[in-house]
Amino acid sequence: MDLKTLIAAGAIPRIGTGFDVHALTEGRKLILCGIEIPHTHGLSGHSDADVAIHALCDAIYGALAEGDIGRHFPPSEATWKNADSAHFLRHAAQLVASKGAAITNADITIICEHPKITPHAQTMRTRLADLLEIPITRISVKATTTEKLGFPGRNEGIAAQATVCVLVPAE
Ligand SMILES: Nc1ccn([C@@H]2O[C@H](COP(=O)(O)O)[C@@H](O)[C@H]2O)c(=O)n1
Ligand SMILES: C[C@@]1(CO)OP(=O)(O)OP(=O)(O)OC[C@H]1O
Repeated sequence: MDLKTLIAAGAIPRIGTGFDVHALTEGRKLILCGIEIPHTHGLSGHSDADVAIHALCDAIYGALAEGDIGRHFPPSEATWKNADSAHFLRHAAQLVASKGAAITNADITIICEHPKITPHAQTMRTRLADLLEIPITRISVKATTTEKLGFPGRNEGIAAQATVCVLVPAE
C-alpha cells in the first residue's frame, strides 16, 4: 500500500523500537544489515547473528504489537540455526503488508568501535530497501562508538537499535 493512499484513508502512525546485542567471536562471518563486512571477527548467535536486522525486525513487530523475533523464530528451533536473517526481515515486511500497512521509515544505529560502518552504510541501506521493498530514502543506517567504554568499546560485541514508523489502516 502506498503512503499517500494510506494517509488519505486516515491511517494511524505507529512507532516501534528494537534493540539487540551479539558477541564478537573469531571464525564467523560478520553480517550486518544483510551484507558481509570484511572484519577479523564475526558475531555469534543461533542464526547468522545479524544484530542490525534483528533490531529492525523487533521494531517492526513492536509497531504492530506482534511480539518479538524470538516469538516468530524461536532460538530453540533447529530450523533457524545459521539462518540468513534476511528471511526474518522478509517475514516482518510480509506481516506489515498483510495488515494493509506500510513502513514510512526505519532508522538504525549500529553501536561498535570496529569495524567502521559509515563506508558500508549505503550498501546496507540498499540491501534493506530491497528486503523491505521500500525506497532507500526511507531507510537510515547510522553508527556510533561508546568512546571505548563497555562491551562495544572493548570490541566484545556489537549492539544495534532501530526505530520504525508504520502507517496502519484506522480500526
Ligand atoms: N563503528 C562506527 C562508529 C562510528 N562511526 C562513525 O564515526 C562517527 C563518530 O563516532 P563517535 O562514536 O565518536 O561519535 C559516527 O558519527 C559515525 O559516522 C562509524 O562509521 N562506525
Ligand atoms: C534470531 C534468533 C533465531 O532463532 O536467534 P539468534 O541468532 O540467536 O538471535 P537473537 O537476537 O539472540 O534471538 C532471536 C532468535 O529469534
